[in-house]
Amino acid sequence: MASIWEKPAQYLKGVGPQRARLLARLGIHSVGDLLYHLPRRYEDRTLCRPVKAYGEGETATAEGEVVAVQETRARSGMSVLRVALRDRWGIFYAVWFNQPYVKKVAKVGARLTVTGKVKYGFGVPEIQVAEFEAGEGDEGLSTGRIVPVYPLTEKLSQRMLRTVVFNTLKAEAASCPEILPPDLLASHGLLERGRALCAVHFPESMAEAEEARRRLVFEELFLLQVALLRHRQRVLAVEKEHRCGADGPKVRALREHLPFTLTPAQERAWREIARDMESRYPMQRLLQGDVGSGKTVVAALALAKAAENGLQGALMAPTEILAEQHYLNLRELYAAVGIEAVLLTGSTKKEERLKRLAAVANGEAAVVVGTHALIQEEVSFQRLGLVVIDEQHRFGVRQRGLLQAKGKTPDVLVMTATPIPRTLALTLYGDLDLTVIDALPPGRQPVKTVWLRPAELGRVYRFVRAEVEKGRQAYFVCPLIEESEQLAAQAASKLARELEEIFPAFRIGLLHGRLKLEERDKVMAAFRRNDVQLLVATTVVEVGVDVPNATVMVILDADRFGLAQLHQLRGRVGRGAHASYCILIAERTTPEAAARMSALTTLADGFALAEEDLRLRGPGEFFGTRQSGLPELKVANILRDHALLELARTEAARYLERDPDLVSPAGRMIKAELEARFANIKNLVS
Ligand SMILES: Nc1ncnc2c1ncn2[C@@H]1O[C@H](COP(=O)(O)OP(=O)(O)OP(=O)(O)O)[C@@H](O)[C@H]1O
Repeated sequence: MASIWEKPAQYLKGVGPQRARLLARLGIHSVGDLLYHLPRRYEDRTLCRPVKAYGEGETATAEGEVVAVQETRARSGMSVLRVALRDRWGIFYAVWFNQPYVKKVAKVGARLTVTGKVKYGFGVPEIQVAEFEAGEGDEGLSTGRIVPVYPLTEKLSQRMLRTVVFNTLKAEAASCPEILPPDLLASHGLLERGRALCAVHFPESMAEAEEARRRLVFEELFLLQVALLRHRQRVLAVEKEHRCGADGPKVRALREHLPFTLTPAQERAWREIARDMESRYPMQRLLQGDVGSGKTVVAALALAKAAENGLQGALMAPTEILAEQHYLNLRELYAAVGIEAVLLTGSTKKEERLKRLAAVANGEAAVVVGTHALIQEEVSFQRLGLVVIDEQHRFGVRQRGLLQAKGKTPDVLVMTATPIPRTLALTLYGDLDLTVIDALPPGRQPVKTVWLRPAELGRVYRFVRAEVEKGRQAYFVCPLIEESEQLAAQAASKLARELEEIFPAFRIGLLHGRLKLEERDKVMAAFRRNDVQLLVATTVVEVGVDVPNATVMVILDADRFGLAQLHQLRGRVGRGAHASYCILIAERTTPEAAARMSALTTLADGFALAEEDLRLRGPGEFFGTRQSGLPELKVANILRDHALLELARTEAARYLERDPDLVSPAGRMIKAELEARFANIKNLVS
């Protein structure tokens, strides 16, 4: 029998091709999608009180017999239909505006059920009708009960959707097989699946709705954790071809060559990583640390360790600028210890690329730094032993897998500078071990953040001038123009010209994505040397750029950026011992943008900000769902359901101990459900 995820919604009773297209806009393609399209909220429309027991403005539902109908026209021309109804408590009115066709059903003697806000005219309560039902209607689905309210799309009404869901439940819910093991249901008091599906749409009580939802959330998170944990077990089941030995001369020389000693947090991270690299099984680790916490150095050590064990390492970064910066840093660090690094990005010229590809293929290049150019088919390694992925959330789980597949059983280290709340980390990276660098290098001062209006730019310029005169440097980041890097580049050039006039004595650099590689290198190098004092840039400087002498970050039209992005940009300053400043320039715009600005001015810690961002925008937006490789969760809300997520993870691990290959009858059910439901992360679930 086809599962609910395979049966198309189009052939359901009351759907058809046109409505199927509307449903598709809501992401509903199959019967399963429909049944798991949960109500956004509920309205309690049970009939148990007289209308006059409701206060002005409250929403009431009442049923009565029509005793009189009156149609009038307001001065504005609007038609007003006022219908007097009698129920067992007395008379009340129902009012419709501009819906004269209601007359056809609201005839004297007919029975109507109406829902809407209560108003008091001359002491007699009146319901301004939002929804009503006469006679047959939608079988009493929209009134007289706790009514589901769904996320909708244009041209699809609540009533329509309720009817379709109701009919589908009638036909399918009973035959919807249970997919969770019975002992799990029993030990956590979870509803059985068919019942949960019915109750989540048409609950008898709010408590029942909550119970039903809890079951479905648990189910979804449990399945996902089973997938992630199995992926992890599969990777760990195969022993590495080449494991690393204890730290040798290159790693030791590199450590001595560093201009600072590692912080205790970095030491801890490094010990965990080194231990993984020396173990028989491949490392699967997430290295998480706030901006500027010093992750890159730790990655550099790991790559050096691979190199001294005769293995190649690859470092993949999300942008060219970041890849270049990593490359330049590593080249400098490795020059002293004799490790060869090459750079591979989209803009590497053909001839040069071929040369570098050959060096990668024959093993001459010990460390390869690049963008997603690294996962192109033409790139092959001689002995890839370590994969480091920076800023993973820009890549999907799929891309991680592609790079991983270029080696036999490489160690994998994922670095993320965006602090991910633990709950989200579990969902996104449930297959990885977690290492957190939880302290900044010594001597850092929090970046002072202020929000100013464009009219106050004069003050900003005076401040920047004073800082530069003290020997410091500043960034000016141009407004975000998502659609076109060309427009962003133009805006940056224009701003650079304006600043040249305002600050004739300072040198001004310009950095954007449309500059040639050599040009960008020149500008960055000049900025690093303080030959350039003001760097005007697009968001290309968002991640990774590291110039500790820069102390001021001015972000124009800051309201256009997301919170995580603003925090990243701010992270470009405050990387040295000098006091640093982040100045957000924005008009008062939407309340939501204002909330972001205020969060940034009050919160310094990236983790707190990430939680706030998640709260303000929801997890999808936080990363941009499509880019993130985040499996789309239909039911669970990572923020609200974090306790269930932890429980689901524990139970998933416990279940897999019993049935690691999902071969028992219960396991086969789980496997089939996983494959049908999480097709977008196929490489994880199959
Ligand atoms: N232990 C340390 N003591 C002093 N300075 C350090 C230490 N570790 C790193 N740094 C310096 O701190 C700055 C930030 O380090 P790094 O670039 O490694 O951070 P990151 O975590 O990769 O940051 P981001 O995610 O913002 O790119 C660099 O200038 C680096 O040289």
